[in-house]
Amino acid sequence: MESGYNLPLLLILAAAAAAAWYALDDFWAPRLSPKEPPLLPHPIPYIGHILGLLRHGTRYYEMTSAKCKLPIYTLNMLSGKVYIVTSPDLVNAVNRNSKKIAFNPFVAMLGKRITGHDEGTSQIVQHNLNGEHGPGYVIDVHDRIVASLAPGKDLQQTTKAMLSQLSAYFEALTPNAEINLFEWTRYTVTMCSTRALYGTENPFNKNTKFVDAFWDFDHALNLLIADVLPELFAPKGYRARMELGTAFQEYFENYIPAKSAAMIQGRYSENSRYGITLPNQGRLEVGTLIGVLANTIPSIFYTLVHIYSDPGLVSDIRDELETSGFVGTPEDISQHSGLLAMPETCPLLYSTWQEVLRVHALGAGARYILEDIMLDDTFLLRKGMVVQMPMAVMHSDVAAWGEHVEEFRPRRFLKQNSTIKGGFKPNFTAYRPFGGGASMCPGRHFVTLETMALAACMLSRFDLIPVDGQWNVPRQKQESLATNVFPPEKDIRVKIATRKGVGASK
Ligand code: HEM
Repeated sequence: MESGYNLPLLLILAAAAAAAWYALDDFWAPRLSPKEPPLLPHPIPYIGHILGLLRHGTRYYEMTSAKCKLPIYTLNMLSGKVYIVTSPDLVNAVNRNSKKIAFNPFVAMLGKRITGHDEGTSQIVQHNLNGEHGPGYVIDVHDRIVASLAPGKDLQQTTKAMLSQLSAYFEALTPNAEINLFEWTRYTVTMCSTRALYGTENPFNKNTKFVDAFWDFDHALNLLIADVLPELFAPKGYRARMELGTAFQEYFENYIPAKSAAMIQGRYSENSRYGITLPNQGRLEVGTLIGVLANTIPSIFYTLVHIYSDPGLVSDIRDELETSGFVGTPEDISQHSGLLAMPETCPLLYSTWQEVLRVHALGAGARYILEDIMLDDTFLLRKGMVVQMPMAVMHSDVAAWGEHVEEFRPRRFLKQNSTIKGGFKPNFTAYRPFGGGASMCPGRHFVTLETMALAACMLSRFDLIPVDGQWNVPRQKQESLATNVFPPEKDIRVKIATRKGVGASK
């Protein structure tokens, strides 16, 4: 029997719909003033772009942005306009205007849909959201998180706690055993990060079923954000969110601050000071876990894959780790007096990590415009509209990264590379894995250290051999609006082998 779809007809209908949408733009969206960024000048990609936007479709951004070569353009949606910024210079201008083009409204708008907290909590979150009348809940919590994860004593302690937890998982890796690398990373890092932050009384440690529950919740995020009968359209994610929220409520009912990391102590103290009830503290925590885990785990996975798939890189990074003393068990590495300086003392591993994020961080930073503003004295952006800054476009900009932009080049970020003849200086304005400006990811130092240290432990002791016989870097599958580093489409099965040579006995 023939397939039920008539592909050519579907394509014609889609093209007609795109053209009609484009033609009717002025009809249902507010007219553009001559000073506003131009409309995306391609009717056909328009539908794809909108679908892409809804699905965080980075490929659509890349395709259309490369084609129209506009530094900024307007997309008319039924609900208003979205200004897509693709030029690094204009992104800087957005960052400079963080009071008028703000991140916090998204915390408020999406936060309630993501965590399902109640109306009372929502009012606390909304109050003084942008610092109009002094500090407010979101600003105070943000400041506490930033302070607790900035390079210093608290960050060192949290990283050490994470590494101590890793030891048992490394001990369990026996020679010749086979593991699914992404599954292993997901489970290990979820367990170790949550123990490091929340202590051993946390829900994941009490019942490992919550590991799957968290990822069920994460997979359902787009439907939860859409908020149309989520219990019907995303039952698994909805149930997982509820169970996790209740489990974290119980955690906070018996909370002993000294057993948790500074970040959680800060959050709990601000939540309590602002009168957020324990059931709602439990729900908010489920949202915090997205920050802690969702981008971290795919990033660590891709770091291991890129390193182990390049024998020359494995050897050079091992030399670097030997020289700087970052070898041995997770416990050994956690005791290294220069732990916080690892990015400086292990420049090749750090450069590899930066390149992993350049290639694999494909999300789009979003901002809300609080009042009309002339961006860079050139483009009028209207109050109430949204700005999006797609990482995928900036991270693949030839002008910023050079002609080999499509290649994974682990040495791209090494300082000496930009000083040698023919070297290309990385353009950090076009580097956005952690966002930028006032809302730049406060977890960036922690995730950098945990990734580098985990990779160092693995390289110290083990070779990873793909069971298929060769390494293939898997494509990423698009995830939720809240994720920037999407997980792999498929896992890689690897065999664990004890490393030959220096450090193998550790
Ligand atoms: C590779 C891993 C990570 C990536 C790629 C990442 C990326 C981001 C991005 C793009 C933002 C939005 C910033 C903006 O638009 O300006 C953000 C915000 C945030 N991230 Fe991360 N992040 C990662 C890991 C972490 C970790 C490990 C934590 C916590 C331990 C964390 C905590 C947060 C928090 C709390 C915010 C909200 C900041 C605010 O309220 O202003 N992130 N992250």
